[in-house]
Amino acid sequence: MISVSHLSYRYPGSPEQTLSDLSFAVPPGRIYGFLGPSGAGKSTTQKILYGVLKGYSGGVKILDRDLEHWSRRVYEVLGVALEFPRFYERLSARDNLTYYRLFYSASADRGPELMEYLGLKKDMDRPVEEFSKGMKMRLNLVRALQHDPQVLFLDEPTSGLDPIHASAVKDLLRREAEGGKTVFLTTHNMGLAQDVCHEVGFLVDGRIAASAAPDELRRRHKTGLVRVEITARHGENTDLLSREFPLENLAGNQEFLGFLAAGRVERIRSLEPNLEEIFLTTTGRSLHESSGE
Ligand SMILES: Nc1ncnc2c1ncn2[C@@H]1O[C@H](COP(=O)(O)OP(=O)(O)OP(=O)(O)O)[C@@H](O)[C@H]1O
Repeated sequence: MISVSHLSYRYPGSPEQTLSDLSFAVPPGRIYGFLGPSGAGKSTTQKILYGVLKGYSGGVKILDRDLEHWSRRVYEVLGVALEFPRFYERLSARDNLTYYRLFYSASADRGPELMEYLGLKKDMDRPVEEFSKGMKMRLNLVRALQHDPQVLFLDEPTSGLDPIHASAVKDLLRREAEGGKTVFLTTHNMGLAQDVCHEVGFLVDGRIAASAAPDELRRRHKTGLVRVEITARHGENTDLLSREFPLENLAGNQEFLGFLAAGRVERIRSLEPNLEEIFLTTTGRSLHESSGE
């Protein structure tokens, strides 16, 4: 469980608040995605939550205990995977994992199981300097999870992965959540958020502009329109025609029925905005800009 109430933070010397009055909770078994453009404050929030940035105001609880009341033992229950992992490059993956496991008193060793799950079993004894970026990203996840922590902080966990390995990572995250883990991830990747997050928070300029389940956000922003595409013959030529109609009373809409009869129906789909479009509508900002642009 992660619980954040009225969290605010300003970097020393900075003229503006970096984070303003953030409140949210992530119960066990849930994946919360923090989405926002570059500079919005995602990494700053994560650094506070996993205890490396102090001097914030407001409350942060990890597993029902105030972060300020935790000793360094908090790291026993946290797993952190940053976007640009560093390893001992000349050592093998196995030796890296063994070394990092020495920091924890937990007897759990999920390293071999996770290496196999993420397709790295055969690379266990290769030096990490021979790993591709995607392999390092997967090894990074193994390192974060090998001591079987209850709470996971992940930064862009599918960055640099091909679709097959990205899918394996998404399956792993779902599986960890189903097993009771609390997962907090930051990303610009709307596909990842849509696929794995139970709830997303839109962060802009250090404030949460909206927070809800992705499907709930899509329902709230649905257009109520259906787009129909037909191909119709025009003498020698075939034209692709597309029109939009209100979903309401569709079956009694004579224009809609006439359009269907005017050619061969190629596609009918309801127009629901994707998370990226909802982010833009809700915040007036693109996820791919930098803060302040
Ligand atoms: N050590 C620091 N000292 C002063 N300001 C900082 C520091 N680190 C970050 N900032 C500022 O705080 C704001 C939030 O930065 P942060 O790294 O949390 O954004 P982010 O959403 O994680 O961005 P990205 O997606 O690019 O990682 C930015 O304006 C950044 O310039």
